[in-house]
Amino acid sequence: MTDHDREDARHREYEGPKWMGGRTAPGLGPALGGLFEGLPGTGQGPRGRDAMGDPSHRALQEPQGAPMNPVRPERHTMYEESRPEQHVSRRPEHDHGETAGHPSGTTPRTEPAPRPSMEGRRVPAAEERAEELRPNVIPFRGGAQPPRSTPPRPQWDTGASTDHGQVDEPPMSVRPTVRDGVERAHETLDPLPEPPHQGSPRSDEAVEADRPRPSPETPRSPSDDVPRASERDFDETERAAVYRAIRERRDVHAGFRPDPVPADVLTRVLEAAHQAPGVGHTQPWDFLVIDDPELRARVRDLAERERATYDDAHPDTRAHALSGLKVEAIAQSPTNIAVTVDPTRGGRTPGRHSKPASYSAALAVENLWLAARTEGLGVGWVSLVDEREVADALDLPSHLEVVAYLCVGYVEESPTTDTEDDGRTRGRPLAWVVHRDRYGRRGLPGQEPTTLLEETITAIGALDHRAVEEARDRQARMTKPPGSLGVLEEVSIRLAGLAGQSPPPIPEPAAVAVFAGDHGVHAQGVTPWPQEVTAQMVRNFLDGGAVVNAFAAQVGAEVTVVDVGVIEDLAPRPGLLSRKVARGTADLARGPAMSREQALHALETGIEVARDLVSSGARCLLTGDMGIANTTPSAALICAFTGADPALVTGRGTGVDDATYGRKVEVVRQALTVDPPDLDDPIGVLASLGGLEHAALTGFILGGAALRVPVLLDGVIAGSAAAAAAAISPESMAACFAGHRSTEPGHDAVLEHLGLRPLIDLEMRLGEGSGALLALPLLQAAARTLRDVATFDTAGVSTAP
Ligand SMILES: O=C(O)c1ccc[n+]([C@@H]2O[C@H](COP(=O)([O-])O)[C@@H](O)[C@H]2O)c1
Ligand SMILES: Cc1cc2nc[nH]c2cc1C
Repeated sequence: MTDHDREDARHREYEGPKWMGGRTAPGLGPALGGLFEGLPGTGQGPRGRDAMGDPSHRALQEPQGAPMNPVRPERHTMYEESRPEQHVSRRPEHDHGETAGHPSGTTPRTEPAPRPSMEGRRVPAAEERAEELRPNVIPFRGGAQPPRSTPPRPQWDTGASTDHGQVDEPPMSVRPTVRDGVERAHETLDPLPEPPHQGSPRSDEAVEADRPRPSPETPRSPSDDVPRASERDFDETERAAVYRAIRERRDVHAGFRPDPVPADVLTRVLEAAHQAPGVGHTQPWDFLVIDDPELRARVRDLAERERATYDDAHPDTRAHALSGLKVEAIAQSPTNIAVTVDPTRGGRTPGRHSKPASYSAALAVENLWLAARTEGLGVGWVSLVDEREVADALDLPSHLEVVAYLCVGYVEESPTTDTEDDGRTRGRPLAWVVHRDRYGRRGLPGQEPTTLLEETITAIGALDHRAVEEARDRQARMTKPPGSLGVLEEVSIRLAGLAGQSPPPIPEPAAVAVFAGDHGVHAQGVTPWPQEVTAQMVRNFLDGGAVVNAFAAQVGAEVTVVDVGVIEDLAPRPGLLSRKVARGTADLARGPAMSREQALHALETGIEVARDLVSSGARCLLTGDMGIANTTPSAALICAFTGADPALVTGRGTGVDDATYGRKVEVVRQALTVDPPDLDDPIGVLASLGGLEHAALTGFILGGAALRVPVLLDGVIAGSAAAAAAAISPESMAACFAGHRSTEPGHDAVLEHLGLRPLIDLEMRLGEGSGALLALPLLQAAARTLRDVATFDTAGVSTAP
């Protein structure tokens, strides 16, 4: 058996999480082709050096005689060529040599749970994946890649230095796993075609070209080969027309023309609605056609009031701009139709209780919508109204409910024009929502099922080389001395490479996801704060009373809190995603913090959150965290992934005294000794040492990178999760920007390891996403320079001789 065979066999053993149904075929291509309309272009390998790496920032060194990482003693040499002062001077108060023992008798010890088996369950290296994926992958920005032809560089490196001209060496601390991906990032790919944008009208050919293709093994549809059985079958043209109507249905916000809809046309449309399926053929709907301008004005006033209330609660959101258009459409369109439901119609029809009558009425709405499309009519569903108020305004009998209030009419543009949104929301691709046999086993019919994690890893690609070059060229021609924007120039160039276009889109709107979890290691006395503060702070976030809320409001970001592991039950609230994987982790000093299944579950939860936020419009993802005691697992993860000694990367977290600090260092050391992490198995490392929020943040980073959306990292917790993400997919770092430098020493170490330079350094150590939020305007300003700043040529400004 060759090494490759062994790797292959191990790869095949990789299983999906049990909750998702256990074993899944590994390394299978995601059916993502053509599904990410509106996303920036395909990635291509970057060239060059650690552009974000400031040599002074990267310099870290263990002090002479400092204890070595028990897990990876060879890593001791990692910092030897770096500058000696930094760790020491930044943390003079920490006596790294003096460590206290564990608190005795503070918690009853339970038997350590067995460590998850790490043998044979690693995520395969990308080259292996690329090899295996090739036949199944529908290309999506850099799945499989050709062999490298240029020397290794960090792939998130855009190829320039901040000091303009000198070429730095790659950071000393880039671990081999990171470098492996770096190498791939330099490989040259043929540029893939720019994916079509969902926000603009698309030709039939484009839509057709976009459609996922069946793999060669996919059985052909019987209708492809078999002659029509009877005249009742659809021929190809008819089929195409039906699919076209479905595909081109749009929720029209604006542009209605005042000319009336002819009676015969409207009747046909209503007839189609009336043919909708209904439970027990109850036909529980009625259609109130409203031509009376006064009545429509009344409904418009109601909608306007709702909109004002919504806007107060959601300033600066996408819906803000859209809702205004819809309100105006109520009066602008020649006809409104209220689709109502009578829940009592049909008597005691079987199935009525399990399937409310409103389901049937919603199907009638869809029929109406499709028929309208074929008649060349636009339809807009006014959802921002209180349906009970509309029922009152329309003087409906009290047993009727309003299911939909629709604006109907001819529109200025063809209804194929996508006015469904402002071009920012992305529909969820089909591949995201199709599961096979068991929830979580993903794959379109005819494709081999895969896991969300595999699908995500495969989708992560390198920076787009052409966009990087274009951005670099423009930065050099902009009306400023070259290099005068310092680090921001490289930020802008990397944003362009990530987006696949220069200038890149401004990374807004932004969304911060605060992942919350509790930690078994709290029992070791590593933090002065009681564990219940995690849940209390989550409630504070949801009440809008925390620092994250204040900073998010300041920079116009949305806050989402994700409970992945809080011990307490948290009542459902707007803004809270209840995704509890477990009630806290186990004590990592005594055994694995999580099972592999829990780690995978949390990882995939993070990916899902990234997908949800991006598909609902976010164009920049910010990491946030909340978890009393979580700086301890953060330090342990950083030790594992960077090879640093616990005494150098363990910090004082929320603020611990010397005795607690010493204990914390020993807890980290013990965690690393109990079961030395296998660095070939980053998920195993996460399970062994991490927290549920760490695993979810890792998934969140991977998810953002797969969607080519910038991920702005917060402090040390995010940094440790990013180290895990880099170990799983080194290319994911191309999407990551370090928002700030936390005072936790481990944060420095991990940023150094990842080759990321923090945008701000305000001696903060709060977490919650606070540092990332403060850095957001810098990221946005960097992108804006490429878009807004004139060049010497266009502005008529002389260049230096
Ligand atoms: O983000 C950071 O760098 C950071 C540094 C120190 C503390 N924190 C926050 O403080 C909490 C963990 O601190 P500790 O001392 O309980 O481990 C947790 O909720 C983190 O969000 C966060
Ligand atoms: C009050 C408090 C707020 C926090 N926010 C993030 N971590 C935190 C820890 C504490 C203790």
